[in-house]
Amino acid sequence: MKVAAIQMVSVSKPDTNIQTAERLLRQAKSQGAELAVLPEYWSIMGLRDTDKVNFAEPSSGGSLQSFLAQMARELQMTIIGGTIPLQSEDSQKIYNACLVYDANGMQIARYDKIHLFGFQNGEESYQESNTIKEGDDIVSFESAIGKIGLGVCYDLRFPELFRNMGPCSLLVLPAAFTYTTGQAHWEILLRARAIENQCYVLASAQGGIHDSGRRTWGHSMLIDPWGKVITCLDEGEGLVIADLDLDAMLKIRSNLPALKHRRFGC
Ligand SMILES: NC(=O)CC(=O)C(=O)O
Repeated sequence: MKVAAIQMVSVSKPDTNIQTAERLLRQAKSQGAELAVLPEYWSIMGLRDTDKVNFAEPSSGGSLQSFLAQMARELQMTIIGGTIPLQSEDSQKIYNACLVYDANGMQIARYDKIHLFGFQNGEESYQESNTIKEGDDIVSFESAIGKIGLGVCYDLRFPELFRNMGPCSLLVLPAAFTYTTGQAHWEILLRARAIENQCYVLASAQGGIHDSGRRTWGHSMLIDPWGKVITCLDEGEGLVIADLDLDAMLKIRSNLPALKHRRFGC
């Protein structure tokens, strides 16, 4: 299966971001992608956190959900819709939700970001819990290539989340790592999750300077189950696309059966 990760530098106008997402999804399709993932907050990343709340849709439907469903149906592609803001029971807070659509445009999974980012170093300060309500449920779904597990951005730092999914063929991570933390940790963490779970990791990122002044790290990439980076972007919009080789994954698991050697409770 050919998979693509789309990278964006989302601006403060959601309509412009939707046009960019559509263009890049069409490009992924034209290059043969059967599955594509958008980055975290692809429609609203350019806005300040407090303004993002105003763009939240009810989970029963909205224009972002219609867009994702229609693109999946028209392009006949599984679309992992990055994250979009969905309303929660608390009017001050939204879910940072990752919705998955199959090639018929049916929503087949929803994951709400569980771990909420907090960081301050004197120059930058982020506190996602001010405006985001955390999810509670670990989510994976079945596909033609086996189980696909979902995480969002900061979740990458919590290996137990992915371990608790059971063996997946592919972990998918829409993200918007900051420039500062991404430069230091992004690739190392992604490769660690691929190596310890002996599976592919597909990460789509925001990468550049946004209208809000925030700078993100980019470096969307696909990593194989041996921990090798197969393809990677730098900053700026674009996409990475590559084939998954499940036989190679099974060979790695057979040569080095670390998943079977786990000792639960130790
Ligand atoms: N932006 C995030 O959610 C996470 C991040 O930047 C980090 O973990 O570093």
